[in-house]
Amino acid sequence: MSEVVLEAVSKVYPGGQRAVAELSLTVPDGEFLVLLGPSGCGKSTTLRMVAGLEEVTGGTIWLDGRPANELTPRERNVAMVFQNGALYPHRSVRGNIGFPLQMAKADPAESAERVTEMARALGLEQMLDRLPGTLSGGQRQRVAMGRAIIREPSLFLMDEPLSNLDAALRNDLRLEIGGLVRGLGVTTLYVTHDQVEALTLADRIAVMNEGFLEDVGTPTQIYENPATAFVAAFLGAPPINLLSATVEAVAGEGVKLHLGRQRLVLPWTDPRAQYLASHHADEVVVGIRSDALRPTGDPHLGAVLSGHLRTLEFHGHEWLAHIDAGVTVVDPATVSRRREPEPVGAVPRPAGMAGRALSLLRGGAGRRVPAERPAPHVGAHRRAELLTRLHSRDGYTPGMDVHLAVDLDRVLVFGKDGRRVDPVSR
Ligand SMILES: Nc1ncnc2c1ncn2[C@@H]1O[C@H](COP(=O)(O)OP(=O)(O)OP(=O)(O)O)[C@@H](O)[C@H]1O
Repeated sequence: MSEVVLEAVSKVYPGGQRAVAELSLTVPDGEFLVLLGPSGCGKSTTLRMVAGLEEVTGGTIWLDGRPANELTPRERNVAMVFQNGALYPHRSVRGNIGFPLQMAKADPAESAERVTEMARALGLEQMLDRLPGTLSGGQRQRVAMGRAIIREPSLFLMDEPLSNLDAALRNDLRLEIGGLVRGLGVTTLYVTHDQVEALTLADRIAVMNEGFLEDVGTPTQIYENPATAFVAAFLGAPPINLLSATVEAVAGEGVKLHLGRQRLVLPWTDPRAQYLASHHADEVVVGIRSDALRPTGDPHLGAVLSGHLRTLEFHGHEWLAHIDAGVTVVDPATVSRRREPEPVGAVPRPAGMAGRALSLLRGGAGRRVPAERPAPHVGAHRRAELLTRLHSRDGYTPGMDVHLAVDLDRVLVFGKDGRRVDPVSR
């Protein structure tokens, strides 16, 4: 059992490459934490620093309350599983799984029993006497997992253990890993760039981008209530619709989000309206997940975005509709580029915001929203369509007008820096 604390941990490689930037994170005892992010964001470096395989160049790693920067890997009692769980080629499955027990000079009879038990749990009992060279990739990875688990370490570190397996095997093994590790209750740091793995396995997900921690929270928090546009865009398939909008706070009416010629209105009773008021006349990025859009027959009832159906894509269990709504779509890669490290969950200055909102309610903020919208500046713009899902294509033909009811409660608004306009608390 182990608690892991990363306190402003940084890594700059000898060539000057900054891989991790002031990463602060607490992983409580027994938690399954997934480090998620695109290739090169610093996940593996973070894991390797926790394992003691990579020197920490800034900050402190604490393991169970002890500063661990100077501890050797052996002193940390961690077990690590990599993409290609390297096995001893001349030892059988039994020999590989039992190797850590042999090293620890455990009682042979008891060891044999534990190896058999572990092999059974991993579906390997039929192949205990086979050599690694005769096993499939998935079987080899199971053996590597068994060898890591049997030591009963205080901490599991797993670096993309499933990435070299085919999709079906990945699904099976993912379920097994989840079950096994949870059953043992050992603190686990698991690196992946696969959002499905992260969402299904994690107690909490820490999302990294260019060495920075973007957000950390439960899978539901990260999906439904992401702290940044990057996180919103990184999770979810199809990807979230990120749209350029201009804010207009109007006394008596609420906050209007102008999206091209269309608009969504948040009433003043909406908690987000108070925060948005301080962005009056600013450009923001509105995030709407495809599942927060639902076709409706009535374009005048409630919050609705309308457009022309450009194309329908068949995805087996559903259709993906691309709808040209005359709304500018934002490329998340450009809106979310990090500038300064900032504590996750930091609340955007509430001071003065209520005052500004009130002044707007009383008669305006002194800046008017131009009637002609300026060219959008937040992020670069890529797609020209809204994406939504349909259960069936019945009744839909490309070119027709489509109206989408927007679940306003699920609309996310991000500022120029890619962070949420309204505070995200965890
Ligand atoms: N030994 C090294 N020397 C110099 N730079 C390195 C070294 N190892 C990694 N880097 C750089 O540090 C950054 C983070 O790499 P890291 O492997 O931690 O990312 P990652 O998120 O795990 O990526 P992937 O998913 O592709 O493995 C990258 O820009 C990488 O090129």
